[in-house]
Amino acid sequence: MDVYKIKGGKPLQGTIKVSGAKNSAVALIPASILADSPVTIDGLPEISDVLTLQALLEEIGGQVRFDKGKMIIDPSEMVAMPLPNGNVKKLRASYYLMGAMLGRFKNAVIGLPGGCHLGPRPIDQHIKGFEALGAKVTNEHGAIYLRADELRGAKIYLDVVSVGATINIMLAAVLAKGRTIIENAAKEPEIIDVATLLSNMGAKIKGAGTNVIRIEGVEKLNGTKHTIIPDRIEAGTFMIMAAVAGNGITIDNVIPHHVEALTAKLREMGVNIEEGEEQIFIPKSRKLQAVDVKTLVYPGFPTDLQQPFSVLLTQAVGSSVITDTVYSARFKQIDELRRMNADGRVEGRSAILSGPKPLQAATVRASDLRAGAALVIAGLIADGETEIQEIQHIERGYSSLIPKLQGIGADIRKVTIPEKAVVSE
Ligand SMILES: CC(=O)N[C@H]1[C@@H](OP(=O)(O)OP(=O)(O)OC[C@H]2O[C@@H](n3ccc(=O)[nH]c3=O)[C@H](O)[C@@H]2O)O[C@H](CO)[C@@H](O)[C@@H]1O
Ligand SMILES: C=C(OP(=O)(O)O)C(=O)O
Repeated sequence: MDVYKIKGGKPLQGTIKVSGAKNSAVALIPASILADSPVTIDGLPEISDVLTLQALLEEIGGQVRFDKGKMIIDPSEMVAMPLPNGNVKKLRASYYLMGAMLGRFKNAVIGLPGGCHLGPRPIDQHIKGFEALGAKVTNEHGAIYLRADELRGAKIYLDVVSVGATINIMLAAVLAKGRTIIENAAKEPEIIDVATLLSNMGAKIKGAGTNVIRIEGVEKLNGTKHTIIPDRIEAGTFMIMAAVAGNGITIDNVIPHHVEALTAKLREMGVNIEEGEEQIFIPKSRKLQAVDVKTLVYPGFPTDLQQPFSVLLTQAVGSSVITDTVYSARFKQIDELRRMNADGRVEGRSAILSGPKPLQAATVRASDLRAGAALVIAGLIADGETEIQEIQHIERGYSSLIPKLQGIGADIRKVTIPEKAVVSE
C-alpha cells in the first residue's frame, strides 16, 4: 500500500504551479463523445480521474492519446457500449457519460457513479433533465438505462443548484431538436469552460455562468482544440497551505477572480494576499484570527475547500465554525485532525475548531479527496513525521502533488508499506 510520509515544520517558500481543473477535465473529456472528429484538450491534470475517463472512452471504442497534459480524442468509432460496472464506479464524474452518450447515441447504460462519500449525492436532477428532453430513464440493478427515439429541447428548472446536472443537461441538449432552457443553473467556472468547448465544437449555448442557460440544438458537432482553465480548488488548497505553513509562496496559474470567496476569508483572518493577473503571492502570516465560514454554491465559499480550510482554523486564535450547506457529512477530516492534537468537533452540519493548537504527527487516513488534502497541510505543520494512508483519494484530484510540494521545500515522499500497517477505522 502506498502512503505519504511528511516531516513537518520545514520552511515552505517559492513558486507552486496550479494544474488544469479536475472538475472541468472530467466533463470536457466526455464532451468529446459528441464530436464527429478529433478533439484536443490541452493542460489536463495528470490525475487518476482523467486516466479512468481515458480508459472509459477506450472501452466504448474511442482512440485516445494522452501525453504531457495533452489529450487527443478521436470519437469517430465510438459505440453505445453499456458501462454498468468497473471504471464508472471509480469516480463521480462518470455520470457525464450519461448526458454525452444519450446526446450522441440516444441510448446509454451507465452504472451509478462513485466519487467522494460526503453524505447523499443523488442524481435526480440529472434524470429529471434527461426525461424532460424525451428520454426514458430506468434504474436497473445499479445502472441507469437511458433511451430516446429523439431528444427534443425543453424548459428545465433545477430544484437544487447542481454543477453535475447543469453540465449533464447541456451535454444531452446540444444535439437535441429545438431550444433547451436550464433555469436555476449552477454558475461555476467549470460550466463556462465546458460551454466554451461545446461552442467551439459548433454548439449554440448562451448564458453559461449565469443561472439561465439557453441552448439551440444543432445537427452535428465537429472536433476542435481547447485549453482547460486552472484548478481553483487546487489553487485554493495551495493558498491555505501558504497561509498556514508558508514563508512567502507564489501560486502560479490561478484566476484570482475564481478564488475570491477564499481570498476574502483569508484576509478576514489577517492573511496578506497580493493578486497579480495569473499569480497570487502570500507572504508569511503573522497572527491568524478565527472566522466563521459557510459553504455555498459558486460564487460562495466552495465546499471543496472547507476541509483544507479547517486545518488553518486549528491555528487561528479563538473559536471558528464551519457550516457545510452543500453536503451533510463532509467532516471526516476532523477525527483525523484530532488524532494530530487539533481541538475540533462536529455538531450536525457544522465543525467547531479552536486554536491555536500545535499539531503533532500521527498515522492518519484520507477518507476522501479533500480530507486527504487537509491532512497533507496538517502534516506540513505538525511536529514529527505524519503518515497518510488511502492516498488514492488524493491522487484522484491533485496532479504531481509530491514534486510540487518538494519544489517549495516540503519534506514529503510517497512510500510503499506492508498492508498490515493500515490504521483501523
Ligand atoms: C465532478 C465534480 O464536478 N464534482 C463537484 C460537483 O459535484 P456534483 O456535481 O456531484 O455536485 P452538485 O453540484 O450536483 O451537488 C450539489 C448539491 O446538490 C445535491 N444534488 C445534486 C444533484 C441532484 O441531482 N440532486 C441533488 O440533490 C447534492 O446532493 C449536493 O447537496 O460539485 C460539487 C459542489 O460544488 C463539488 O463538491 C464537486 O467537487
Ligand atoms: C467532491 C469532489 O470530487 P467528486 O465530485 O469527483 O467526488 C471534490 O473534487 O472535492
